[in-house]
Amino acid sequence: MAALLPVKNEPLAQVNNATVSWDLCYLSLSFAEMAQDPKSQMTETLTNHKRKDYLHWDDYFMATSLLSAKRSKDPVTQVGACIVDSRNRIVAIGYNGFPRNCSDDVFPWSKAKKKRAHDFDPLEDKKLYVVHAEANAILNSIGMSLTGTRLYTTLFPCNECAKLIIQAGISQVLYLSDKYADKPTYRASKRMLDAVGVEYKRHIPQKKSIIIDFDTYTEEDPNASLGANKLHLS
Ligand SMILES: Nc1ccn([C@H]2C[C@H](O)[C@@H](COP(=O)(O)O)O2)c(=O)n1
Repeated sequence: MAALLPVKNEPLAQVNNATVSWDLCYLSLSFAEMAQDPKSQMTETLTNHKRKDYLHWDDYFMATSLLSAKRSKDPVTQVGACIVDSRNRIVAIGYNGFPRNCSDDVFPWSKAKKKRAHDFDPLEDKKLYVVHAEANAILNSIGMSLTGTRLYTTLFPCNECAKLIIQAGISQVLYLSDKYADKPTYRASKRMLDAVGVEYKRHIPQKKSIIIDFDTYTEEDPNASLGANKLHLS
């Protein structure tokens, strides 16, 4: 059984008739596959050749971003980002959330109500507090140079993140969804990226779905029922 996390009905992106959504059914990475589950290599012939359905780099990094987005507590939009160097090494990952030690249970996850509403409070708006996924990824890179790197993000970067992307020297942005494209902040973002020549393109997934199924992995393991604290050490 796959580990299903909260499902958001609205698709994240509609690409080549393939729906990329928050539903883990669509982002299902098989850990068994990654561990080269013997069941998936039924014959000698199969095991003698490299696997054909391995993840291609761009799908791998975008799936990593989607997995990271699953960490987000934002009830409306969960975003994940992943920064990769020219040797295809992941150098940083991030998702949208409040700054360290600003409690997820205290700060607001909603947007402030309309100004004319009697209970309007401008301070009760998540946008004042959330660190965007892209910004968190850049900050998580622990000071290493990001010059010439690629940033994979599940949602097109806003203007504030575009500034950081440019200043960090990131040269390419790959994204899945551009659902806020018409908003001034996103138009300003493109204006800046265009002005300085940071390339951006929508990622078209090669795989429709990737399954994460913890059970498949543990079912193969006769010691799975043993807790971590009961490991046999020799
Ligand atoms: N490129 C982006 C755009 C947005 N975010 C974050 C900021 C919020 O937590 C959420 C958007 O919420 P909504 O306006 O859809 O209710 O996504 C980000 O991290 N990166």
